[in-house]
Order: sequence, then C-alpha cells, then structure tokens
Amino acid sequence: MAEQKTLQFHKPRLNGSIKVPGDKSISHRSIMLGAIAEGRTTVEGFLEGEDCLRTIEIFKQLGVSIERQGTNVTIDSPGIENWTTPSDELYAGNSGTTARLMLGILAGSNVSSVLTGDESLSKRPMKRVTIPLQSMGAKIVGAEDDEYLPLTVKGGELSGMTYHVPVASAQVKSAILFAGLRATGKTIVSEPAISRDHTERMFEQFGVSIETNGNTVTIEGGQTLQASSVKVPGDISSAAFFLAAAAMVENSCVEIVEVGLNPTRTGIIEVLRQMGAAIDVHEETGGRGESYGTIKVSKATLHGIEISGEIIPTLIDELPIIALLATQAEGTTIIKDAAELRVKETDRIAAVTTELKKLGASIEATPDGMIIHGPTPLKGTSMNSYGDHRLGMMAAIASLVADGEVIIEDPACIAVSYPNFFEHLTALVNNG
Ligand SMILES: O=C(O)C1=C[C@@H](OP(=O)(O)O)[C@@H](O)[C@H](O)C1
Ligand SMILES: C=C(OP(=O)(O)O)C(=O)O
Repeated sequence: MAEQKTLQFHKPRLNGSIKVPGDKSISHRSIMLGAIAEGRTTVEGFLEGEDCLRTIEIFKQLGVSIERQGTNVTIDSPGIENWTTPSDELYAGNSGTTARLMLGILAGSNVSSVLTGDESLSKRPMKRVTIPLQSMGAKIVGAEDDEYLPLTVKGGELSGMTYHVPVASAQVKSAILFAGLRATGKTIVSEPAISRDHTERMFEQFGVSIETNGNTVTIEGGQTLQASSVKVPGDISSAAFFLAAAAMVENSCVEIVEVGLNPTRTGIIEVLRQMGAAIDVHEETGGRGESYGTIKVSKATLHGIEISGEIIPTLIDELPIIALLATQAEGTTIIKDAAELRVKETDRIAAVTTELKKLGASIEATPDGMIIHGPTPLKGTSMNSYGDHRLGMMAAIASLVADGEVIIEDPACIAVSYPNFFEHLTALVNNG
C-alpha cells in the first residue's frame, strides 16, 4: 500500500520568509539548451525535483557529461551533432515537459531512441506534438497512431513550417521551436493565447535570435547555441501553495523571495489581487531575461471571481490550489477555458472536484473548469493525491483550514516539483 501522511493543525498561523526551489520549466530547459550547445554551461538554482532529474539522466544517456552538486549543475556537451545513440530507452518518468520537449529535440538530432514514461505519462496525449513534428519531416512512431509513449524517434533532417497550435501550450510550442532550430528555413508558431515563454528567452540567452510578435514566434533554422550560464529563479507554481495558504489562514503573512515573476507565469498574483488578498510584489530585475523578486501575502477577506480566457495559460498549474482558495472566498468562483486540466498528471478537474467535496466543499465540475461556492467550513478526511504532486500539495494546504485530521495518500509524489515542501510548511507554521 502507498505511503500516507497525516496532518492536523489547531488554529495554525503561517509566518515567515522562504525561498522556494528552482523553477521546474526553466530547470528543464537549462539542461536541454546546455546539452544542445557545445562546451560548458553552468546552472545555479536548479530544481532537484524528480521531473528535472529525469531530464538530466536522459542527456547523460546521450553522451553529455552532467555533474550536479545540489542545485549547481555543470554541463559539458559535445554539442547536438555529436550525441551518441543510447543503448537503453530514455525514461521521462512523470514529466510531460521532458517527454514533449525531448520529442522536438530528438527529432532534429543524429540519434535514434525510444522515449518512455511512467503509467500516468503513458496515458497523456502526444499527438499534439507528433503531428506538427511529423509535418516538419520528423520520424516518430508509437502506439495508437503515435498518440502515446513509448515513442521511437529517428533523428534526421527537418524543414521549417508555419503552424498554429490549437490550444495554448508551452510544451507544444517549445517542441516545435527546438525542431525549428535544426530545420532548414523558417519555422513560425502561433497560439491562441501566450503560453510561458521560457524557451524563447533562453534561446536568446544562448545566442539564438527569435522574433516574437504578439502570439507568434519565428525562428530561423540552422542557428547554433552558444554555451552559457543560467540562474534559475524560484518556481512561482510552487510558491502559489504558500501564497494561497497565507491568503486564507487567519493571522498569516508569508513572504517568498527570489521567485520568478515572468509575466507569462504570474496569473496567480492577478487572481489573488482580484479575490481581495493583501499582496505586495517587488520586482528586482526586468528585461528579456527571467525577472524575479519578492511576493508577500497576508490574510484578508476573499471573494469569488471568474477566471477564464487568456489568463488561463499563465496559471494553469495553479488551478488546483486556486480551487481550494475559492472554497474559503465569499460568493462564487467560476473557472472556465481550462479543459487542459483534464490531460495533466491526472484529470485535475475530476480529481480536484472529488477531493474537495470530501472535505465538505461546494464544488462542481464542468467540461472545461469548475464552479465553487464559498465560503464553506472544511472537515478532516482522507485525500487521494492520485500520484499528482499538485493534488498532494493542495491536500496538505487544505489541512490548514480543515477542522480535523487530513490524511494524504501517496504524498511522495510531491518530490516531482517541491522536494522540501513539508519542511517549508512546518517552518512557516512553527513561525506563526
Ligand atoms: O512548458 C512547460 O514547462 C510547461 C507547460 C505547461 O504544460 P502545457 O504546455 O501542456 O500547457 C505546464 O502545465 C507544465 O507544468 C510545464
Ligand atoms: C503539468 C505539470 O507538469 P508536466 O506537464 O511537465 O508533467 C505540472 O507540473 O503541473
């Protein structure tokens, strides 16, 4: 039987300042770009989460030398032209970002490989990536019409193309941009709303020019990456759990330092503001690189809002914790245009609705979101994480507002993105 964790707090208060682990999206990309470039790339603030460790292991199998000491990583790569064909399958574990971005990278390399994943990842759709890549000439084959892992990729020549991604997705956009880097001619990708732009920013940092015009990104193929050094800010998607906790737990005030403030990721700040949270943001750098700064949130009276449209991609991974927050807000919160939640590590619309109902919340699922009526008192219960880190953390934060014991089933999955989550939770509560 999977492990369990029991949490119970009596009138907790959260107080203090923490630095959350490195951004998951940026950590993956730092290894990927460092491995494509010839020479030495260094990374500071790397996320030691399971997902990003899978990305490192994959590149080691391709003949890239990667040394990691905690959050510092040194990559010495022979460059994408000189990778070696791996003798074993490349295992992406639970990580959709690893799988989808690797498909775009491997398609334009010189190696042949088989990409696999865990049970959850093997059920997640891959055609959103294989279809555009195949139209660039990529040789990718797999089960059920190339929809699911394992997928076999035979690297080779690619041609640039123009493609409109039907749903805003940084994973799809990035896979196409990686393929576009190696293709002949121009590759133009557009999407219905702007998704996180870490790939574009990091390409520029590695000396590749990319043109962004509204929701459209253009890359000229055949450019070479120059090895670089990357500083990874804290992950705002991890910070979101404690920002939400501070906003709804009586007498709380939490500060998160050195956290990423890339505007394609800060939808959570906007939502907290609109719901009435007392929030203060201080930006320390700006410009084309990754900006970061400090966010401070204190408890306030919250009210329900509608969350839909272009803001959705900027807070997609935060919607489980936002749903919990909405149970403590006055009035109705409506989340729309978020059908993507159904194809994450688990169906997050079904899972969040089921688990929050067990706590006593008034919540209903819709095809593309959730409707939550608040505020409702929550009671202790046993909560399933479904092996999904965001659901596991949502359950842990729920224990702060629930009356009684919250038992989290399979809390170990939290290590995918936030290995020291429980240490931070304990420290903030003990400071209270
Ligand atoms: O590109 C990335 O690093 C990510 C993009 C998002 O997925 P989609 O591109 O599928 O929306 C997000 O949910 C995921 O956690 C990380
Ligand atoms: C959806 C997520 O990640 P991925 O798609 O990389 O598995 C996430 O971290 O919430």
